Amino acid sequence: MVTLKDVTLDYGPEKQIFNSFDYTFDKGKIHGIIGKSGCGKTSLLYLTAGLIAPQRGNILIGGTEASPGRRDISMILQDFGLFPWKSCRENLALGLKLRKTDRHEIRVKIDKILTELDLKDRGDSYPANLSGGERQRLAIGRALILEPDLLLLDEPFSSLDAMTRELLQERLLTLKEKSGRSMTVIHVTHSIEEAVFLSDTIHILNSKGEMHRVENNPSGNRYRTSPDFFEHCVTVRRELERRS
Ligand SMILES: Nc1ncnc2c1ncn2[C@@H]1O[C@H](COP(=O)(O)OP(=O)(O)OP(=O)(O)O)[C@@H](O)[C@H]1O
Repeated sequence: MVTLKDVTLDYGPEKQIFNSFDYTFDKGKIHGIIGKSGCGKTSLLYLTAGLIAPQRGNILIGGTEASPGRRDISMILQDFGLFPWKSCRENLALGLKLRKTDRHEIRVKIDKILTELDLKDRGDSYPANLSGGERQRLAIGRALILEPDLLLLDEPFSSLDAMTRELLQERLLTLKEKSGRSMTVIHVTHSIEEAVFLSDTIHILNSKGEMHRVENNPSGNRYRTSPDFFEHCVTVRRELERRS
């Protein structure tokens, strides 16, 4: 569970993002955050990752304070944060090496995640030689290989074409299911369809730092073409217009 308690964040007197903000993200669920550009979605992710500190208040993850080097959190930034001078395998190994994981175990985990992400024959390639979709999959792999309790994604698929985007959304759902663990995912997106397809709960943030929750009922890969899906998209669009 991620809990924000009495959080105040501003970037100077003219730019208040949150004022005594209280909020909870339930454990084990996929949460989608949407809202107008500049309302503070990325700031909320950064607060949760401990990358920025609020002027007041606390952010608790599983009961303990958010801080930058936490092992139970992985975050994928908008630019993916891959190391261009390292191969796919080396990019995947990095976090595990820092955790002093046994070499054999590292190899096994890398082989598994490369297979799961359809990157089996790209292990020795460098990020510059990958397509946008492959790079994004590698970034997801690098985050998931660490088996985080909390995965934070900032517009993970925004730069991809529609089909690749949909494939990766489906892949993310499959990996979340396969992980068999109660991983919590919080993702920021500008796409209502993406939020509805992926999220158990959609959170609409407005420019006054208020959040409104819309419960959703995603039902896997077939959901996208069901009447329910379109209905939910319309509901969320209306709420977004009303709440922004
Ligand atoms: N370090 C900073 N210093 C000053 N202002 C900042 C800083 N970081 C963000 N802001 C401002 O705070 C507001 C919220 O930024 P944030 O990136 O959290 O919004 P967002 O909802 O993620 O936007 P977008 O949807 O466009 O990515 C914006 O107006 C932004 O310009």
